[in-house]
Amino acid sequence: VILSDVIEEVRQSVSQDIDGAEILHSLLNAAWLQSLLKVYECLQRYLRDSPAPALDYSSGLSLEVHLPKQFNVVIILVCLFSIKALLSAHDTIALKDYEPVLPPMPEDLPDDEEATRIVCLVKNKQPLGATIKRNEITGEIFIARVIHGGLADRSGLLHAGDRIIEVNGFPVDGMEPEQVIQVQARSHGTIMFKVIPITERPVHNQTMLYVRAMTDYSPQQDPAIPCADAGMSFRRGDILEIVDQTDALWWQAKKLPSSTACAGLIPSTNLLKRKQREFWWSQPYQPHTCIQTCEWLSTDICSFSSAGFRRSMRLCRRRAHSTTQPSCNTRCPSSCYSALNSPYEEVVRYQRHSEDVHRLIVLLGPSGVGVNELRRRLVEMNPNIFQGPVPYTTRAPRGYEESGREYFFISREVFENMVYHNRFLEYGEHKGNMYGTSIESAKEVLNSGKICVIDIEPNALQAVRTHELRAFVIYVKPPTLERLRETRQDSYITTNYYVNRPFKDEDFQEMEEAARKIESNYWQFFDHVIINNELQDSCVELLTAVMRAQDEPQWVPASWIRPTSES
Ligand SMILES: Nc1ncnc2c1ncn2[C@@H]1O[C@H](COP(=O)(O)OP(=O)(O)OP(=O)(O)O)[C@@H](O)[C@H]1O
Repeated sequence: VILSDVIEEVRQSVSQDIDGAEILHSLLNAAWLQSLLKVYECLQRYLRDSPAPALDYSSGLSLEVHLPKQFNVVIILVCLFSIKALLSAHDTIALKDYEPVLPPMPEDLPDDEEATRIVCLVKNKQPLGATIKRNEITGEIFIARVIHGGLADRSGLLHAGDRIIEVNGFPVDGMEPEQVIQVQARSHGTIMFKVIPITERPVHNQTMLYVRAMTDYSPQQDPAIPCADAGMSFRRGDILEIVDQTDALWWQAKKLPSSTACAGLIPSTNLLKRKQREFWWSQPYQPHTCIQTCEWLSTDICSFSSAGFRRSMRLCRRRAHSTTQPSCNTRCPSSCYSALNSPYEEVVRYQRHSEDVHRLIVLLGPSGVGVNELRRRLVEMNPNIFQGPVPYTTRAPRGYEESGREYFFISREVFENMVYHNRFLEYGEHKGNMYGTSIESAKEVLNSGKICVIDIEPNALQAVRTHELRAFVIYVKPPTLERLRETRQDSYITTNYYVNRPFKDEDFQEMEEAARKIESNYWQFFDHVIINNELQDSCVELLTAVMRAQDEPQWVPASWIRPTSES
């Protein structure tokens, strides 16, 4: 606990996210800690040997000290005073003459009198960091929970389950919790509680847990939260540090990077799942008040995407254009549903070792935003480092095409067999021919030591977020309509009907609408967001993000590092 508190303090003082393991390592190696441990060991040795004083009154010895006359008087005096002080300290310890002397226990104390504790806290601008509840039968007031890192918690004197008898001298038995809070709020400077401490405090056998929120939550709009002010709101994609899971329904957490020492209440996984289910069955058509359910709860995202975020099929883009909506399917692992239905995804800090294969770089965004342009520029910048996977197709090769370079040309039967065995990350049909990107193609690029860069439809996200590909997902977001109009003046769009025609205002509006849909469904899966404003800036940002993904610690699903049977 002390070490994690130290890490937290350091994290706050440098106000950035830091790796706990690194800090812990340097902390344990610190010279001052080693010295402290040595002191501790010495003390332990003395405790074991339990040394006894040679004399009860050693100060008397100083009277017997006779120093030679030739000694300087000042030195003699200083020596004598120091020796006297030392001997007197020795005697105090030998006689166990410690301060303060406590008054004797009153003799007429009734046998059934419970031990009470007076707790005095100095109020500052922070809230107390504790919630109270009333026993409806006895009217007694108890501390319901102590918020991690809050004033009450840091005092170490108040605990969940303690019974409050008085606040600032006012007996509180029988009061409504709101009245107790008013009494407490009236006090200035210090606040005094008289409490009967809980006899058996639950043992907190807790491991630190980090999760990625898969949904939005707002305590102010949740009527079920015990105390809305103690609640913590979060958005999908936020990384949360769960600091207390003692309560089955309400956990305590901090949002990372954390700017406050005090945690907030959030619903536990089970409670949040229950809320989502209840809400979904009772009001399927209304926007939720406290939890913004993602649309993935209602739709089967592994299934066929009919909305089509892109007009051109990514796999056969630009070369041929269909007058029909291209279909797109993704591989659907059996773990897909369970992974998605959890409101929190456990994450760990992961840093790729230099000898490991690179992480797969995945780009996605609404049609026309510039995903393909950015990917193309990245590969062109350094083809020795970046490469796209070679797709498969059932169409016949053209004169200049070579199998394994532009495409792998295979029969429809072989293609269907690959689909059957879930070997595609993404596949689709276009003008009667099948196109697909296989997992093996991506792995082949990664195994060659290069960085594989692909662009996908959002519904293929689950297929790339796996232990073996460890995808780093970059969302390419359109800028404002105004900026789109300004920056795309000389750019061309390819639609189902036209190849390379100038952008129109409807294209920008459609792009914004598609972006809104992608964001409301998939925001929690994005590791990085690039607003594609000026192309040159976006390229630089992309390159930086890609290199950081490979070389710097990132939050990844814990199942990638500790694979479960499902992943
Ligand atoms: N930041 C930008 N500024 C100006 N033009 C851009 C920018 N980004 C992309 N473009 C241009 O916009 C057009 C569409 O880009 P691109 O083909 O990459 O879109 P896309 O996201 O791949 O969409 P689709 O999948 O529908 O083809 C291209 O002509 C591209 O050069």
